[in-house]
Amino acid sequence: MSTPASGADLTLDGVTVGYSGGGPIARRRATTVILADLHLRARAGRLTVLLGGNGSGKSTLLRSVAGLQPLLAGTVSLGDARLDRLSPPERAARVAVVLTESFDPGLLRGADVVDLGRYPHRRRGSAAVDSQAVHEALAAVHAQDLARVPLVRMSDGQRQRVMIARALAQEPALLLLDEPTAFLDAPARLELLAVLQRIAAGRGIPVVLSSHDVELAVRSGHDAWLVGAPTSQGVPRPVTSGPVDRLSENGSIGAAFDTDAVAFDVTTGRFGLRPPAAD
Ligand SMILES: Nc1ncnc2c1ncn2[C@@H]1O[C@H](COP(=O)(O)OP(=O)(O)OP(=O)(O)O)[C@@H](O)[C@H]1O
Repeated sequence: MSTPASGADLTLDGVTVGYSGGGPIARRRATTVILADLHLRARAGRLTVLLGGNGSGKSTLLRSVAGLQPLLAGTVSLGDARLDRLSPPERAARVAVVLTESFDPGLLRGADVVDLGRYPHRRRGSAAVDSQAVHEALAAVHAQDLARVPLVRMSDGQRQRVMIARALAQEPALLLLDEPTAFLDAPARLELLAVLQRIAAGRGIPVVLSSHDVELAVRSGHDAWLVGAPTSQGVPRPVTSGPVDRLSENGSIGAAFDTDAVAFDVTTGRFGLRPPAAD
C-alpha cells in the first residue's frame, strides 16, 4: 500500500452508495440505492462543494467516502491509495471528517477537543509537536480565544469552529465536512468558506463540503458535485461535476433547484421569485 501524500486528488470510480438490507434472512430488508455509479474527482488545493436538495444523498455520500458506512460498489482513492481498503486507524491518519451530529463534551475545553484530533499521530515524545498542531489549528479558524473555554459554554458557531480545528489538527490528506455552515450567521459562513479555501490551497489537500447554502457555495467554491433533481421514481438522482462557474452558467444549478415559484439567476448567482404568470 502506498502512502497518500498531501497533494493527492480524491477520486470516486463507479461508486454506489446507500443502505444494505440487514437483519435475519427471512426478514431481510431490500438494499436502498441512494446514488449510483458515480465517477467524481475532488482536486487537491481546491474547495469542492457538494450541492443537492433535502434528502438527495449528500450526507450518505460523504459518510461513505469517509468510510463511516460501506460502499455498495466502486472504489474511493486518494492519489493511488485505495481509501476504502484502509483500516480505521490508517484512515484516521489521512481523512478528517466534520459531521453535523453533536457529541456530549462533558467538561472538555476547546483545546482538549482539538487535541483529540492528534490521536492518530500520537507518539511517545510527540507532546510538543501535538501542542503546536493544536495551536495552529485553533489559529487557522480564528479560535485561539476558545482554547480554555469549556465546549458546553460555547455557542453553536463557536463549537463548529472548534470541531473544524480538531479536524485540522489531524493534519489530514483529505478534509470532508457535512453542512459546516449550518449554525453560522451570514458573515461567519462567508468567513468559514474563505478559511476552508485557504486550508485547501495552503495544505494542498482536497476539501469537500456539503451545503444547503447554494448562493454562498457558488460564490466561494471552486468546483461542485451537484446532485440533480429526481428524474423518475425509483431511479437514483444524476450527479454532475465541474467548476462551479460552468455549472452555474450552463443551467445545471438552476435545473437542480428551481421550482415553479423560484429560479436561480445566473447573472447575480442568487435565487429570486419568478414573476407571476400573466392571466
Ligand atoms: N439509515 C438509513 N437507512 C435507510 N435510508 C436512509 C438512512 N439514512 C438516510 N436514508 C435515506 O437516504 C436518503 C438521503 O439522505 P441523506 O441524509 O444522505 O440526504 P441529504 O442530502 O444529506 O439530506 P439533507 O439535505 O436533508 O440533510 C434519504 O431518502 C433518507 O431517507
